[in-house]
Amino acid sequence: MGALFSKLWELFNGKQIEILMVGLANSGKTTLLNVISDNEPGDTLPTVGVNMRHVKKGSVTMKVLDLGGQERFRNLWLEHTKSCDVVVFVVDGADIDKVPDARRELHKLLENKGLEGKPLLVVLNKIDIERRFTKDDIVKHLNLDYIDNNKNPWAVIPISALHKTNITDVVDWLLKQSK
Ligand SMILES: Nc1nc2c(ncn2[C@@H]2O[C@H](COP(=O)(O)OP(=O)(O)OP(=O)(O)O)[C@@H](O)[C@H]2O)c(=O)[nH]1
Ligand SMILES: [Mg+2]
Repeated sequence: MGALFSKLWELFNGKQIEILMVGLANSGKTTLLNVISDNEPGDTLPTVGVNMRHVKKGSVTMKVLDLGGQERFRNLWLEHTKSCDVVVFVVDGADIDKVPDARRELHKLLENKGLEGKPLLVVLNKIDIERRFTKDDIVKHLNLDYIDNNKNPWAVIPISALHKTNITDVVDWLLKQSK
């Protein structure tokens, strides 16, 4: 009955995918959400708690939970692991000194049982800045090769949220996860 109901719901309303978007403060999460949603980066302030938006792309509704990255909000990240379908972890590729911190937070998050089997997208943001990590650097410095691909199939997409570079790659990846 539950399965039939959700099939009917899908038929009339399309699919919904819940996206948990986390990462250190200032990495560009809200800017990325603004671009995905409104095609404009906008002016952002540090997110306090949760910024939740529904973004419709074709027949898919993305429910995006963009969480504050400051230390005092990181407990909130864990509260949403069970209900989400995918995790987007945004990292500031130009803030090299903070990458060890990002690595620690990412792996702590992945220890959560609620995330088992869920896909992970690491968004390497701020590629418009010259002195920054490359995709290979970030795989190495975030220890991504240590993530069990069966437990969390992962991918990395380099972007600039501010300059709207490679945003369609992010959206396409997210839509693929809803199938
Ligand atoms: N150069 C550059 N700056 C960016 C980029 N994306 C975001 N920023 C800037 O980074 C700053 C922080 O962006 P936010 O989107 O507010 O960061 P956040 O991750 O939501 O931060 P919290 O809400 O505090 O966790 C802002 O000044 C943005 O304009 C980018 O691709 N390139
Ligand atoms: Mg924010």
